[in-house]
Amino acid sequence: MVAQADSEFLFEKVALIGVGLIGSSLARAFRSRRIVRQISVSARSQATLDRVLELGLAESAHSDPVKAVEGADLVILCAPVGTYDSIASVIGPHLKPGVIVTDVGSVKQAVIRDVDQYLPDGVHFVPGHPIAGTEKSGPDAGFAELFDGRWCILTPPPGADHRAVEAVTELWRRCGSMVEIMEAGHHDKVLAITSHLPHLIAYTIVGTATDLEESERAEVVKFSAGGFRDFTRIAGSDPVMWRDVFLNNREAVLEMLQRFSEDITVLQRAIRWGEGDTLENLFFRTREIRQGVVEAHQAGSFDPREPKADQ
Ligand SMILES: NC(=O)C1=CN([C@@H]2O[C@H](COP(=O)(O)OP(=O)(O)OC[C@H]3O[C@@H](n4cnc5c(N)ncnc54)[C@H](O)[C@@H]3O)[C@@H](O)[C@H]2O)C=CC1
Ligand SMILES: O=C(O)C(=O)Cc1ccc(O)cc1
Repeated sequence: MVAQADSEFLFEKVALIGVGLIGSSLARAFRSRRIVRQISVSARSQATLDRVLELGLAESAHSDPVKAVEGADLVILCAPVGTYDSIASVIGPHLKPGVIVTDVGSVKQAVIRDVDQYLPDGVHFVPGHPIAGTEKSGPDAGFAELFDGRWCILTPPPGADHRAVEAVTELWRRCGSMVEIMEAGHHDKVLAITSHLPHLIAYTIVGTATDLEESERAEVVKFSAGGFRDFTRIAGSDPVMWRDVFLNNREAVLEMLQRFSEDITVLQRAIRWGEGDTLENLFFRTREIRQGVVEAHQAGSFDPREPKADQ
């Protein structure tokens, strides 16, 4: 499992199932920081497999995930969460006792439900979620520094093997991340408001703008001010990945959406009745939140999407 003190590698062979933005960023970090000795990957398309080898991201690339996990002491699921059930059902019978299985999925309760059922006794499942990403996808989009100074949340089920949890924690630390352990249901609620709902709002507002009459739509693109541009970045995120996030964190997202609808109705009324204080009070509060977010990120690492704290 974990390498001996005299070996520099944490794992001997890691299998990445799915090698897009996150999988390829992990492969790059593993290589440049000498975290694992050997990487095998599995992807569905031949084009991705060829590209991964061309980029030098793995020693071997297979369309069959069973081949990729052969001899691996760590398996990381890096595909959209809707695929985890079928991937786990295929690789499950081929995993040897002692192997650690982890993942990077943006939701955690559904992942545990879908994966755990196929893992044989003695295989250790340590679900994970790096809170780091971009709107881009595919193996060319990844970079080794993606996880630097970012949180990675682990949601080990009760009774999880503590040495496996430690090994996955160490893996993320070596990738540059700070690690927090959290209960899966709590993770899904927190991420529903901090990540999933913001993406839903971005998809909605860009969709609404797209549905405007032809003349107005042209102006939207031409005069895109900061606000709309920022939304289009988020709304450019991978459609399949995000479809799977919403379908697999249904309850928490619907609950946050309900709260959001109530709050936006309050603002709607304030605008209608000219209640400037209501608007101003909220905007002052949110500006403080923004300042805190920028400072927290700057304490971690440089993020090209974030301006300097005093901007
Ligand atoms: N994009 C982001 O910013 C973040 C994504 N995540 C999570 O990471 C996972 C991967 O996301 P990305 O790397 O962004 O997506 P991506 O779209 O860049 O890569 C996903 C890869 O999985 C492959 N794939 C799809 N179905 C597969 C299957 N059945 N078997 C093997 N490979 C398959 C795709 O061909 C693609 O290469 C998702 O579960 C997502 O929720 C987590 C944190 C951030
Ligand atoms: O690009 C952005 O702004 C993101 O929010 C990236 C991201 C997407 C999904 C996650 O589960 C975590 C991070």
